[in-house]
Amino acid sequence: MSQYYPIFIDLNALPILVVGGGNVALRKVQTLLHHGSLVRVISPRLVPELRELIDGKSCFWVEKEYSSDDIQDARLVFSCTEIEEVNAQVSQDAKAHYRLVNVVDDPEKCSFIVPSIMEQGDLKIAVSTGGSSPIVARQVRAELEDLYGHEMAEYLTLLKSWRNRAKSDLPPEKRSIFWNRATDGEVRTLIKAQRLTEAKGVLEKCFQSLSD
Ligand SMILES: C[C@@]1(CC(=O)O)c2cc3[nH]c(cc4nc(cc5[nH]c(cc(n2)[C@H]1CCC(=O)O)[C@@](C)(CC(=O)O)[C@@H]5CCC(=O)O)C(CC(=O)O)=C4CCC(=O)O)c(CCC(=O)O)c3CC(=O)O
Ligand SMILES: NC(=O)C1=CN([C@@H]2O[C@H](COP(=O)(O)OP(=O)(O)OC[C@H]3O[C@@H](n4cnc5c(N)ncnc54)[C@H](O)[C@@H]3O)[C@@H](O)[C@H]2O)C=CC1
Repeated sequence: MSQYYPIFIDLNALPILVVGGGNVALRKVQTLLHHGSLVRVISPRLVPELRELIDGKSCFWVEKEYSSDDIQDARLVFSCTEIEEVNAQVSQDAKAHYRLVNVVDDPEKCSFIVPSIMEQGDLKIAVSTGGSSPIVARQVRAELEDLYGHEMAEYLTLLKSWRNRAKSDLPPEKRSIFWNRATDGEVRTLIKAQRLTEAKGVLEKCFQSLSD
């Protein structure tokens, strides 16, 4: 059996609880805000960079120690304190309320773990080592960042701009010919060489030949 099932969740406006205000909490909050969630941070202290993220709109700070009734409406819970007993309590409370919980000091108490993420436009790759070595997850992410540069974002934007047109104007068998041509390497190579107009021309020409 493979332990962790990867999914991409839409966190837009989803209430999230983060317990703790150190550097590890900071890293989790930065990623959560980048993905549009509503974050409530409970901690007696915050590192300065985390304090700067508190805006009273999408990120709130409750200046106190955690207690069991703090779970409230949180859909995901992150326990990021340095105190094992507190993290264990948060995990137990979250699980009692059937909420998904991440505990930064103990994978055993997690119902999910956080991957290392690389993003280039619509391409998002999440890397996990299942907790074996977070540093290796970070290194693999850096290798992927070298492999997939900015052209990937432009390439995907171009392909996306064709999705509705291909779907509505081409029958399924021609659609598959179109997408195979669009992704056979030439368009991506042209975009990488900053020849966007020619790349667009390849798609237009292919579409026209299939529409005839
Ligand atoms: C299980 C997991 C739970 C979770 O947090 O979800 C977990 C657990 C632990 N991490 C520890 C340490 C470090 N973690 C990092 C970094 C990251 N850790 C992340 C995820 C995860 N860490 C989950 C598994 C991910 C996987 O491998 O699949 C990343 C990917 C994502 C993120 O946190 O955003 C992010 C890199 C982001 C990026 O740069 O891309 C660094 C390096 C650094 O700080 O740069 C160190 C120090 C070096 C070291 O110790 O290896 C310790 C020991 C603490 C101690 O010794 O006290 C534990 C607890 C334990 O293992 O028991
Ligand atoms: N999963 C990961 O990615 C990593 C996990 N770790 C683990 O994460 C833990 C936290 O690391 P740091 O953020 O560097 O520690 P830190 O000591 O800087 O921060 C801990 C925070 O928890 C808060 N806190 C303490 N008791 C609390 C309570 N009862 N209620 C609410 N908040 C409370 C503190 O005020 C502080 O803001 C470490 O002990 C380590 O085991 C460390 C590195 C990476």
